[in-house]
Amino acid sequence: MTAGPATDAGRAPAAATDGSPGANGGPGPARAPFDQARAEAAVRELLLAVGEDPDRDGLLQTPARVARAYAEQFAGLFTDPSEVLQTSFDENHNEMILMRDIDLYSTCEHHLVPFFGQAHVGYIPGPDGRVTGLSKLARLVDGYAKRPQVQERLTTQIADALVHRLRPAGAIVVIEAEHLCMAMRGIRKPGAVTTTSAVRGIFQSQARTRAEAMSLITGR
Ligand SMILES: Nc1nc2c(ncn2[C@@H]2O[C@H](COP(=O)(O)OP(=O)(O)OP(=O)(O)O)[C@@H](O)[C@H]2O)c(=O)[nH]1
Ligand SMILES: [Zn+2]
Repeated sequence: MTAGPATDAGRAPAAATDGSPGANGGPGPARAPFDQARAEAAVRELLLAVGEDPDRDGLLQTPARVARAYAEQFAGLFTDPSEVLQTSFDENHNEMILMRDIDLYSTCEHHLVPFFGQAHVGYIPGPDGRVTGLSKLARLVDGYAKRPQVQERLTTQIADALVHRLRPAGAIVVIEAEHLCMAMRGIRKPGAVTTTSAVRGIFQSQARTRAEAMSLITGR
C-alpha cells in the first residue's frame, strides 16, 4: 500500500478541523452531515414556491425521494475520494496507463441540474513503478462527481488526487460533458459538448507524451 499525504485535492473531509481547505476548495468550517429532514422540508418549500401542492397524492413522497436522491448525488461531500488510490501495487510499470470513456454524472453547482459525459484518466507511474487498481480510477471520478461541481474543478481535483496519492511521473484527465443547464433551459443548446483537461508532470512538460495520450483518448 502506498499512502500519499492526506490531501483531498481541493477539499477536506467533512470532519476536518485542521484548517485545511473546505468545501470544494474554499476555506470553511467542518460541515454537518447530510440532513435528510432539512432537505425534505426544503423540497416541500420549493414545491410551494413554484405553485405546486405538495399535499396532492403524486407529490406526497416527493420531498423524501428528492432528499434521498440528493444524499446520493452529493455523497462525495463527506468523503475524501482520493483515498481509493491507497490501493496500489508494486508492478514496476513505467508506461502509460489510460482508462477511457468512464461514464460520468455530476451536478452543476450553478443550477443543480446534471451534467454528464465521459472522463478519460491516465497516468505514468513514478520511479517506484506503483500502479493503482483499474476500478479505482473510475471510483475516483465518481467520488468527485458526487458533489456540486463545475466541470473545470472536477477535472482538476481528479488530476491532483492522482498526483498526491500516486506520485506519478505524470497524470492527465480529460472530461467531455453535456450540461443540461445549457440544453433544457437558458441558451438551449442540446448536444454542445464541453471538453476540459488537466495535465500534470510529464504530460505538461513533454508535448509528445501529451499527444500520445490525446491520440489514445480520441482514438486517432
Ligand atoms: N465554467 C463553467 N460554467 C458552467 C458550468 N456549469 C454551468 N456553467 C455556467 O455557469 C453560468 C452561470 O451564469 P449566470 O449568468 O450566473 O446564470 P444564468 O442566468 O442561469 O445563465 P444562463 O445559463 O446563461 O441562462 C452559465 O453560463 C452556465 O453555462 C461549468 O461546469 N463550468
Ligand atoms: Zn448549470
